[in-house]
Amino acid sequence: MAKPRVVFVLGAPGSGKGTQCEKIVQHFGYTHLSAGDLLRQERNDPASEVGQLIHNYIKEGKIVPVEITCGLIEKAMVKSGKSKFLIDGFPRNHDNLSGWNEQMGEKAEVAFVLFVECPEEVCTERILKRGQSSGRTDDNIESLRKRFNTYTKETVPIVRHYDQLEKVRKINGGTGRTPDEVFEDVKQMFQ
Ligand SMILES: Nc1ncnc2c1ncn2[C@@H]1O[C@H](COP(=O)(O)OP(=O)(O)OP(=O)(O)O)[C@@H](O)[C@H]1O
Ligand SMILES: Nc1ccn([C@@H]2O[C@H](COP(=O)(O)O)[C@@H](O)[C@H]2O)c(=O)n1
Ligand SMILES: [Mg+2]
Repeated sequence: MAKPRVVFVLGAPGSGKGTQCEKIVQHFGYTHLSAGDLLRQERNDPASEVGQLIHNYIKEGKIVPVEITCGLIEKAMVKSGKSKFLIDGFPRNHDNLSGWNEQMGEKAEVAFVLFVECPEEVCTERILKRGQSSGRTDDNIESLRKRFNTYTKETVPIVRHYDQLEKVRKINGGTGRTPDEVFEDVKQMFQ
């Protein structure tokens, strides 16, 4: 049987990864797995042994050890029974990347990385607006600064790594562009 096909979706906090993933699911039949959502789900499980650890990492905008995140991703992939995945917000640092390669390198095919570009000030405005109703513990200015710092120091080098492998497909998700306008560009990447 063919290996599952994976598209990683990366971009700054609030760049619109989740928004575009929803549209890709509707148009192209992918299964959307957000690493952040999987971690929040695990954190909210009272029986979880790593719930408190995840809570602390998320609040500090730090990247949870890959053994936890990749374990949750693989479990969700298997449980879905599907074969085309958008993995949103992963790999976010070198630990994520090497952990994925070790655990999933032989089991899945990474087709490309969809990179959503968006200026920090636009992302900040969006996240603070979302924070009024999201209930996310990290949608506040203090956590957000830490998330951006992590993004710049740890995630941007991962995008560069995939760029060197010519696996990055970049879209402009920024200023004055509606989600539908952004999606018009995203579509080209999937057709
Ligand atoms: N092109 C856009 N124009 C205006 N608002 C947008 C656009 N794309 C997404 N948004 C809004 O910005 C907020 C953040 O979007 P989204 O949740 O998709 O980002 P994300 O990259 O998944 O963020 P995070 O990394 O924090 O999970 C949401 O409230 C969403 O509705
Ligand atoms: N690979 C990942 C992805 C996410 N996290 C943690 O979750 C937070 C929220 O992620 P979103 O993609 O939903 O914004 C993020 O700031 C990290 O704390 C992670 O550790 N590893
Ligand atoms: Mg998201």
